[in-house]
Amino acid sequence: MPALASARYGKDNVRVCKVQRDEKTGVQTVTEMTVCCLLEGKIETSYTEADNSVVVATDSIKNTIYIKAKEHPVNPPEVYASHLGQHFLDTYPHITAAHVDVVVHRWTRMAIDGAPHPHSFFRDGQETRNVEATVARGAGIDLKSSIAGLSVLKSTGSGFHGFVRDEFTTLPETWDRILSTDIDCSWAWKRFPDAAAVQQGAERFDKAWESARAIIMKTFAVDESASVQNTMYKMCEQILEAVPEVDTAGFALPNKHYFEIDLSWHKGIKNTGKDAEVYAPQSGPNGLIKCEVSRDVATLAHM
Ligand SMILES: O=c1[nH]c(=O)c2[nH]c(=O)[nH]c2[nH]1
Repeated sequence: MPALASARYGKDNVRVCKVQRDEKTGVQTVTEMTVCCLLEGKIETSYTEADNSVVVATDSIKNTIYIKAKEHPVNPPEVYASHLGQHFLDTYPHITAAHVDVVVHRWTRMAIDGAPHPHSFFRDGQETRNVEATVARGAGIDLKSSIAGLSVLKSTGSGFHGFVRDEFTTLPETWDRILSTDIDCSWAWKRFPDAAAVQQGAERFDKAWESARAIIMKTFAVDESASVQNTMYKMCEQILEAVPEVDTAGFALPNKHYFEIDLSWHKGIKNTGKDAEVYAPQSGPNGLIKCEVSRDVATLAHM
């Protein structure tokens, strides 16, 4: 006899743009987000018995995303996501959890003739600032903040040697290679009791994002990288140190390979090892290296 083992539903890919206008200075601020909001609760009968009386329509969920963006600040996204999720628990007794994912896209203020422009912006990369909020009845609010899509590359200061060599190995050891990845770094906050607690001291979220971003950039640049694994671990250690209210920090990093090209077939040109200048960027396959670092050791979870 089949039984519903798990169920959640809602609206995905809700695009929202909020313009905040400072009437005194004339300076405007733009926040563009993509929101996903999924609900859980006593909704089984909508699946098993065609009972729509338990369904808050996904269209209404979309409307609520807009209304809450109007009623509350959307910055930092952690606060907006918490208010939005909390709303569904406060309003519908049969809803037991709301899962809100917010992706904030970059609109960076233009500098015109050396001065910040009051209402013009440009997209300076695919990097996003994200939050995943889980608001659960009786369990408070769990927040995971992240940076994604920040593409970085260093042209030296990275090697990879000493790895397993056996009959499956063709990769040569290297003491100098290009290292490139798209940063996906997340940090999970200690649980908050409710949306008011998230709101109180909300500056913590921008500070953590700024610290994490600075640590990632600096460590990527200055570390004499032995491997993606070791460099990401060093970043996690520093993020945990910089942000005491965070329980875990983690990464999922593609290793975007840049292969050396042997051009010796053409007039004996030297283009490998210390003579390498022209490389072939690979679109795939790529390595994918993940980790999560917590404050006190526990068991290594298999991800
Ligand atoms: O930093 C790296 N870690 C690996 O696990 C790995 N494997 C590989 O082929 N190249 C690399 N580089």
